[in-house]
Amino acid sequence: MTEIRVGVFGVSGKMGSQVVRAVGEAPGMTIVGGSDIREPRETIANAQVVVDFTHPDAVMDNIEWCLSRNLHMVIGTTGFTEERLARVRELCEEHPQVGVVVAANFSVGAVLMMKFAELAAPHFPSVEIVELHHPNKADAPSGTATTTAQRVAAARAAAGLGPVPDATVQDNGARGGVVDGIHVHGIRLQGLVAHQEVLLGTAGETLTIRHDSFDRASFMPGVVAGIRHVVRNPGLTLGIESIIGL
Ligand SMILES: NC(=O)C1=CN([C@@H]2O[C@H](COP(=O)(O)OP(=O)(O)OC[C@H]3O[C@@H](n4cnc5c(N)ncnc54)[C@H](OP(=O)(O)O)[C@@H]3O)[C@@H](O)[C@H]2O)C=CC1
Ligand SMILES: O=C(O)C1=N[C@H](C(=O)O)C[C@H](O)C1
Repeated sequence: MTEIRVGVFGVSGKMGSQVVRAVGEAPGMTIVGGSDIREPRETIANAQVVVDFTHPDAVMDNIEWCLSRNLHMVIGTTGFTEERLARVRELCEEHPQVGVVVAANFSVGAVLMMKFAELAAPHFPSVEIVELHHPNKADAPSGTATTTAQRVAAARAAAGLGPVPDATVQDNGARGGVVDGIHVHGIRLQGLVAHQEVLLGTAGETLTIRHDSFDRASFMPGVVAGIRHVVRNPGLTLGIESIIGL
């Protein structure tokens, strides 16, 4: 069997360097090149699958470059909006043989945390999200918190829940950001990697769902599964839920 040829955008970054190691250790795939912002992308033109862990400002241009060359992609870079996803869908339609995975979080624990939050959402009128990350992170709220809030909001709406109860009339920013009606609070602290709590409340009880990535190794099984997935599944796959059977 021929090995899947993998290239990495953001190869020297915190995630990119882990991807190089994980792909090197995974059977059936091999690294053929990588580039960072100041390096020519041509070093990875010979790849079949390109993994992108770069920067919200860089990822769309990388996607255009890869899809115009019919290269499959596994994308972990965050900062995706509906407009950005619409452009990725458009590109996938223009290149129907190409597979693309876009996932805000490749860790199995985080994917389960989002699923549990979605399951709990209809049963709790109150819900807020706290995401905690290392201080070098460019985007807030995190992609994971944004996705969680969107899924929780959709589950609440489907269950007929109204707005989250909140009497605040004077807010100098302490109530955080709001995604689809859900308050999201971002903490940036040295010593952290990637962590999230979903706090839910109803009469007389609360439920806290917490996930911690203490090491970026936590994202690697999901990335490797994504690489195997895109070579066999053309089109856009959002999140790794379907890939890992959730
Ligand atoms: N989906 C998931 O599971 C996860 C997603 N992420 C996301 O991945 C992204 C990267 O995170 P992280 O590795 O921590 O960040 P780092 O800053 O450590 O790494 C980013 C790397 O990308 C490089 N880079 C920037 N622009 C380009 C470009 N145009 N082409 C190629 N390389 C480029 C940077 O180079 P230079 O330093 O020279 O600027 C750097 O080496 C973030 O958006 C983060 O949110 C992170 C963890 C998990
Ligand atoms: O920047 C990070 O580190 C992470 N980014 C992703 C996000 O924005 O959700 C995934 C994880 O939280 C780590």
